[in-house]
Parts: sequence; structure tokens; C-alpha cells
Amino acid sequence: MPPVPPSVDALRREIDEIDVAIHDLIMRRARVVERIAHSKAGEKVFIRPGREAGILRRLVARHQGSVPVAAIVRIWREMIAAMTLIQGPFAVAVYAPDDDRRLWDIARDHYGTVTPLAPANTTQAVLRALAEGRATVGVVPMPEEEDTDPWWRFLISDDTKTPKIIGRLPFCRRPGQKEGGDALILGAVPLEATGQDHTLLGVELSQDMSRGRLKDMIEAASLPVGWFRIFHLPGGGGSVHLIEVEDFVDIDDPRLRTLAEKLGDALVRALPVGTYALPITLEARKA
Ligand SMILES: O=C(O)C(=O)C[C@]1(C(=O)O)C=C[C@@H](O)C=C1
Repeated sequence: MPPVPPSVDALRREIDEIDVAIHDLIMRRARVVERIAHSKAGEKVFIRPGREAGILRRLVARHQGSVPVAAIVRIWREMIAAMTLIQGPFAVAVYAPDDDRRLWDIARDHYGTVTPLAPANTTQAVLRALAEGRATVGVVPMPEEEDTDPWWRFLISDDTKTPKIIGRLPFCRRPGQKEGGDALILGAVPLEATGQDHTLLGVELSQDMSRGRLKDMIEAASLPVGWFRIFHLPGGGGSVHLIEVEDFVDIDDPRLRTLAEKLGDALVRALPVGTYALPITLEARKA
């Protein structure tokens, strides 16, 4: 006689048991996070974007079976966001002018149901919310070529309180999803290498310099250049540049000293204004 398949009732009882086990594990995870939070006592910033990226990359790599991996990412983002809030106040300012909800939706996806999000009409308002402590992190659009008043120029500062770029959204890109509507996350968080990172380098010059010449100098300092944005300071007072470097570069990186030597008197300052963990692009088969 072939074995009798379990009844639907029996399968549902198995699901109930699994749910209890998952729920127990979530509560156990939260207790571990509470202990981590305890060890961070006294630190103003308790988010670790690099660690979050590592957790998701590991899960996406090991995922198998019929559940779309995008759903796994969503579940973990919900959990990590909730477990961030366990550790202290956490709020997000999102650039969402009038009825433009694009970044709002990306931010909600990343920060889950319970994280307070506040809309900001301008990118300046996002920076103000960060400066005034109303938001822990801010979500702003990727720098556009034609932006006449770019938000990123305020990040090129030696003031240690200046927020940095700490992430890029969406962190998981579905197959075919365009990069056009991407966002960057700002926050006063120490930069952390994850093994697959890009850095945004801020360069302030006392004079205008052609993009080609600056690019040559940066590449001669062994920094692999991605895209470039330029803002000419009013009144001919020089220029600021945001340069994507396809590597992790921190403030002590010797390549920055080489660049400073090459730029000589033209240089006012060159510093990393942030790094982001490279987003994951999901395979069509698993998405
Ligand atoms: O590892 C930590 O430092 C945590 O606070 C835990 C945790 C998580 O839920 O895994 C939560 C928030 C951090 O941004 C990173 C990870």
C-alpha cells in the first residue's frame, strides 16, 4: 500500500508549529539585539548599514526554493528596522515633495512598517531635519547632472558633525529595474567597508578645472572613477565635485594623499563624503 498523504488539517498543524518556532526565533533574535544595544550604550549612533548589507547578501546567496528572494529581503528589512527601533529613537526624513512618492516608497520598503518617516519638500529640509536631530537618517535622490543647487555640496566639509552618505536604495534591485530612481541615505554614521563598496569623494578646488583633467589626476592616484558631478561656486570662487570611486576609500587612504599632491595649490579639500554597500541585483530565476 502506498503511504497515505497527510491530511490538510495535519499540514496546517505543521504550519502552526513552524509559525511558533519562527516567532520564538524572532523574539530570541530581539533579545540578542537588546544585548548588542547594551554594549553600544553611550554611542549616539546604533545603526550599522554595513552589517545590514552583509546580513542580506548572505541570505540572498543561500536562498533556495519557491519563495521569491525579494520577499525574504522584505521580511528581513522589516525585522532589522524593528530591531533598530528597540535600540533607541530612530526616524527617517524622506525627500518627497508634493505628490512625488517615489523615494517615500523606496524608504518605506527599506525601513519597514514601524519606523517613523517624515516627508521633506526639499533636500535642504532633509539636511535640516538631520542637523536639528529630528531625523537619524535622510533619504535624498541620487545627484543629477543638471542640478543647479545640489544637496551634496554641503557634505564637503571638515566638520565632524556633517552627515555622510551611508547607503544606496533600493538595496535589492529586481531584474530589469532601472537605476534611474535610486536614492542615497544620509546619516552621521562612521563609514564601514563591506567588501563591495563605492565611495563618494568630495573635492573642493579654488579654481575651475575641466572634468577630464580632474578625472586624469584622480585615476593617476589609483582611484577608479565612476560618475562625476560638478557645482561651480557662485562668483567664480572655485568649484566642488562629487566623484564616485568604485572602491572603499576612507579618510586615511594613502591614495587621497597622492591626489592632494597632484592637485597642489588648486586643492581646498578632498575627502570621502560617504560610501555605500553595492546593492544586490536579484537573478530573474530567484526574484
Ligand atoms: O549588529 C548590530 O549592531 C545590531 O544592532 C543588530 C542589527 C540587526 O537587527 O541585525 C540591527 C541594527 C543594525 O543596523 C545592524 C544589525
